[in-house]
Amino acid sequence: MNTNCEVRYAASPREVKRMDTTELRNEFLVDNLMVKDDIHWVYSHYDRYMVGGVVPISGSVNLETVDALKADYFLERRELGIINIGGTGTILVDGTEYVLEHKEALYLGQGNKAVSFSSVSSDSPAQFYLNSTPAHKAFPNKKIGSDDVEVIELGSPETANARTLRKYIVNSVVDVCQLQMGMTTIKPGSSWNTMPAHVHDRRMEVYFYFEVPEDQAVCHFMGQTNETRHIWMANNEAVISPPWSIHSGSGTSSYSFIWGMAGENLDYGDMDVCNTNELK
Ligand SMILES: O=C(O)C(=O)C[C@H](O)C(=O)CO
Ligand SMILES: [Zn+2]
Repeated sequence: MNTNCEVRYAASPREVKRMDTTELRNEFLVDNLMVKDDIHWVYSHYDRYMVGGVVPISGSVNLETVDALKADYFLERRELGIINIGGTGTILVDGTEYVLEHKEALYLGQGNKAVSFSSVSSDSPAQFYLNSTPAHKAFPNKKIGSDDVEVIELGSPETANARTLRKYIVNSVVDVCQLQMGMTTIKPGSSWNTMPAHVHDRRMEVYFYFEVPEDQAVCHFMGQTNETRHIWMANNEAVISPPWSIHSGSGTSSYSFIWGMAGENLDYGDMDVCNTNELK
């Protein structure tokens, strides 16, 4: 069993403007997240956000600290959000077991020491998507089931952006220091997420695209409104969105994604909406 962590530094709009496709992908695309029995982390210097994943198959996988944290244990100064996109899984947290069904979530506050991930069946393993941010206060752990989630419907078929947004880890559902996480599913026939696009210079964001059929893809848009770039994304890939960037996408089929963010405030609605006809 292996834990590894790749550190990515923050880039400014000036640098990103000059990047070619490979540089852009190396900087922002995060793949290899859902790997059997391994935890692969990317530590972004945008708000020190960590994005990871684990698929426990051979046995349980422990949440281990990584050198980038210089901490005795992973959650010494951090909080963690977990969303299961696979089969039923269990998470053992300092002796308390939480069972997460498909599309259920768990918030773990600062200070939990021993955390391990397991699947109930290796034939249908859990796939835990992980986001973590620095925390300065220990809030209680909380499981977020489908009844706890706040659901909103957005967009319309006429503008090809009809979608259902589910807020899992937001401050009206669970007490958090700065982490926010949720899930958005595009309705059949629609393709656009987060359109009209927005920017929130006070928070960075990470998108994790899943439920993308094997032969399909999502084109993720990023950049300043007058200088956009795109990154083609496959199933189970994530993309880091700098605070100065739009984050929107259009798929060749319907798809879902998990959004996670952190930064200056906990106000989900704090976003500056861009005029679609002004995007360049
Ligand atoms: O489809 C959407 O719109 C979203 O899911 C938007 C994200 O939640 C977001 O960008 C929050 O800032
Ligand atoms: Zn956003």
